Amino acid sequence: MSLRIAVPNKGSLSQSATDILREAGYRQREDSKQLTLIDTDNGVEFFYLRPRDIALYVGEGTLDVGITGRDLLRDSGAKADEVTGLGFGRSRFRFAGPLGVFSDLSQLAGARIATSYVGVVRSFLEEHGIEATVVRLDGAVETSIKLGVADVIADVVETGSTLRQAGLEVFGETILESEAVLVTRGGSVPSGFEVFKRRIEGVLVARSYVMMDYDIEEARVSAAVALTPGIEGPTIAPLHREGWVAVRAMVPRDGSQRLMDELYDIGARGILLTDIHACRL
Ligand SMILES: Nc1ncnc2c1ncn2[C@@H]1O[C@H](COP(=O)(O)OP(=O)(O)OP(=O)(O)O)[C@@H](O)[C@H]1O
Ligand SMILES: O=P(O)(O)OC[C@H]1O[C@H](OP(=O)(O)OP(=O)(O)O)[C@H](O)[C@@H]1O
Ligand SMILES: [Mg+2]
Repeated sequence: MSLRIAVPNKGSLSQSATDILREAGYRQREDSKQLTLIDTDNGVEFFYLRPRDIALYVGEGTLDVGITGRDLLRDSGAKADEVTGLGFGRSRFRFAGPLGVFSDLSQLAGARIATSYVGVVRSFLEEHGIEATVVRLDGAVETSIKLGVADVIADVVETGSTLRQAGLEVFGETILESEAVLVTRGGSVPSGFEVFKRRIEGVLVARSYVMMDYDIEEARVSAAVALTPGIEGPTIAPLHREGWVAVRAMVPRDGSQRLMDELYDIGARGILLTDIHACRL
């Protein structure tokens, strides 16, 4: 039987989710109205669903794996577990109010809080012993204060530009740091999942590492290798030029330019960076 995977059909996570699946070698829909897709070659079936509903399908065991937001997973209360963060759809879930009015969580007592994430907000209030009224809205919650249905909002913040436009500012601690996550049903590992997970993790590593090549005098190799230790250890091959070697190692993408400067300073030449398309470590 094929592995059944839930993928966001719309919204902020949808495009990045299908991108990561494509990069991992899976077929993806070409038409945004398509509801399901069977990838026979890879033994998987994709179901394009509302991201908010995905944790429920996986928690019930109807589907084996899902891609959703950590905030949506928490909010659902479904019996699905986060397996790994996927590094996209990053946001913070925050309280916000009119400029200069709120500065402290204690001011939430007795307030009306508008949100689309009632589950997340209620459990936060409970944990902090705060009594407040939660107003459930479907979206555009930033406007609810001006329209008089709430005093405060709790919502997803990415760049903060929606808040700024509404004349609001965040206050209090961050309720939740979110990103897209891979979820499965608590306690069970569906057959075929290990291969799927390895492929996705391969894409994540390929995105966060680059391949570095350079030439260096043999006498300086140990200093250079200390800077680029690689995963198992760098490949070192003789160069046709007497006393020189070629070094190849995976290095983290972040800081790779600085690393090139440092290598140059200790005598490395012909330093090249190349993208990695996929990998299995
Ligand atoms: N501006 C944003 N930046 C990053 N992630 C976001 C942003 N807005 C929503 N998300 C994330 O997307 C998920 C919500 O999915 P949803 O389909 O509601 O996305 P949406 O972009 O809000 O869609 P909709 O257009 O239906 O409101 C959550 O995990 C949330 O953290
Ligand atoms: O901090 P920013 O970069 O401005 O992004 C945050 C906004 O993005 C989402 O809204 P969305 O576009 O999904 O509309 P919605 O409120 O109707 O869900 C979210 O609900 C915030 O309103
Ligand atoms: Mg939204």
